[in-house]
Amino acid sequence: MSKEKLIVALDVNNRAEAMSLVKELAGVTDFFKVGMELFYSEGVGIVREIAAAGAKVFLDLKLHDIPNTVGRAARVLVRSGASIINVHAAGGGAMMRAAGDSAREEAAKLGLPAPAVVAVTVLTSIDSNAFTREMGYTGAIEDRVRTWALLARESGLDGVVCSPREIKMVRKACGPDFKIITPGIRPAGSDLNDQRRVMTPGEAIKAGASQIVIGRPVTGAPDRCAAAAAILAELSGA
Ligand SMILES: O=c1ccn([C@@H]2O[C@H](COP(=O)(O)O)[C@@H](O)[C@H]2O)c(=O)[nH]1
Repeated sequence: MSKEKLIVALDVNNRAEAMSLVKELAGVTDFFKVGMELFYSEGVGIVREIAAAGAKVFLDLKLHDIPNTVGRAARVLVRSGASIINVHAAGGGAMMRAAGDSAREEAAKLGLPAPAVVAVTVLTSIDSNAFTREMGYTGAIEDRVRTWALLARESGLDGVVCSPREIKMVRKACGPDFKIITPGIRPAGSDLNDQRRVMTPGEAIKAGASQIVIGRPVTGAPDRCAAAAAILAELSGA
């Protein structure tokens, strides 16, 4: 099982902690997620530093704005060296197309590898109660995820971020080459924290996830290397 199936979320607010995690986990995994907390604190330098250390970065900034703004931001993010960037599917087809087209154009212009551009569908922290009563959506979460996944594919994006519960459905709707990246992963018996639509690492890979994202169950473990290694072992057995 490829080490790249596991992406560890570096949800910390400073360079020293982030790089210490990257070094500590180097033998186990070499794919890390930089989210808003670390990026807003350290800027693009941290993405470049992780890449320079030989690891890959999923830059999880969830862009969501008008197409022109998102397209221009995507161009800038190409220069960070991130392997994956993302937008919110709720921004619509034109916005997703602007992100994907701009990232590819900019990468070609600069002679850099183009990052995969994926769309976040319904956040894994949302349950059906919040989805309908608080957010006002009608219908099931699964239907919304399917609609947005198909729109992302039509808009030229490489894949989606969704909960593991929707993996099988998205795989069937969008085909074998579409990237399905799933947070909301919890090893059996671990704390859900604020996650609501979850599965275990093995279940998610068995269902057809391209990659899984895990933060606190690894970064909050007493032995972080052992926690990550146990997850990879579970993936190999799935
Ligand atoms: O729907 C989503 C989209 C992104 N995330 C991010 O993934 C990690 C999960 O961390 P855990 O500690 O394993 O819960 C976190 O960085 C989120 O920002 C998500 O959870 N759900």
